[in-house]
Amino acid sequence: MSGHQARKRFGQHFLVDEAVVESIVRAIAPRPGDAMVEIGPGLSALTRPLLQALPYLTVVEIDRDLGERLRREYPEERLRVVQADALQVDFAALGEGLRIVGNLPYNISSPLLFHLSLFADVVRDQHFMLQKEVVDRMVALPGSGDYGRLSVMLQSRYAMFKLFDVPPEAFDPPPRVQSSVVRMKPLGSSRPQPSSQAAFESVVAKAFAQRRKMLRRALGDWAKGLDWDALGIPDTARAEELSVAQFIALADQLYADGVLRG
Ligand SMILES: C[S@@+](CC[C@H](N)C(=O)[O-])C[C@H]1O[C@@H](n2cnc3c(N)ncnc32)[C@H](O)[C@@H]1O
Repeated sequence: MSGHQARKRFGQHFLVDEAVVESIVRAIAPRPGDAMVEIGPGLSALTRPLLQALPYLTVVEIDRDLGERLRREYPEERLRVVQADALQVDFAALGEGLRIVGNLPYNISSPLLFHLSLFADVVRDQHFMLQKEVVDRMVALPGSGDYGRLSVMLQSRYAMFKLFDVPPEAFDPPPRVQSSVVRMKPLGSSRPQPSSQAAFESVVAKAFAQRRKMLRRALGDWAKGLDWDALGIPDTARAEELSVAQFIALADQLYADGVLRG
């Protein structure tokens, strides 16, 4: 394949189905003037059509060989190649109103989504191809088996829309799993926000560490002085039944009571 041996450690599965590429680019709807950043351009399956619509594009690629290949292929006035681990990149330094896209390496999808959430203020939207199972967890609603820490943390920051599924045959080499494309739009400053982000993260993590248990047991000592009635949460509730707003109320109460620190 174009003389490049796919590297497993970088989660390299290259898109080869042109119809899927077209669907993704149509969903992104690139417009000249967009501050677009592609994570993991690989062999340019998305990069090429994006550059047909955009005068300028920034890409972040960890693989040195692929980075050099892209530099040879496109002039620097059109393509800025940041050869780096996306998990270490300061996306705020890349611009404002960013539109971030990518067929992401599945082995780092959750840490990458959490890293990107730090920069949501400078992001207009994100379109990603991810493992279908991860997208299902991202968009899951309370009460569903897929609802968990990833759903709550990301839904507190983004509106998310699952767009379509993509079969393994669309890639070379094919991954072992189904994939899906998701759109993420950061919520504005009027979104419900916890008093302390750290307290919110701690309570969500602890609640879902034992998701089948009743929350008052899963939270252990933290739950001792809680007034469940005042919170409007039944004291028999399990983590998977709580909405994002209820998790925020719970974290705020524990923070106000001094049980959790910021
Ligand atoms: C699933 S492939 C997709 C390649 C290409 N966009 C396509 O659709 O055919 C993932 C790409 O992300 C790159 N990559 C993996 N880990 C990365 C990281 N931590 N930071 C930046 N790029 C990474 C890989 O080298 C690879 O090019």
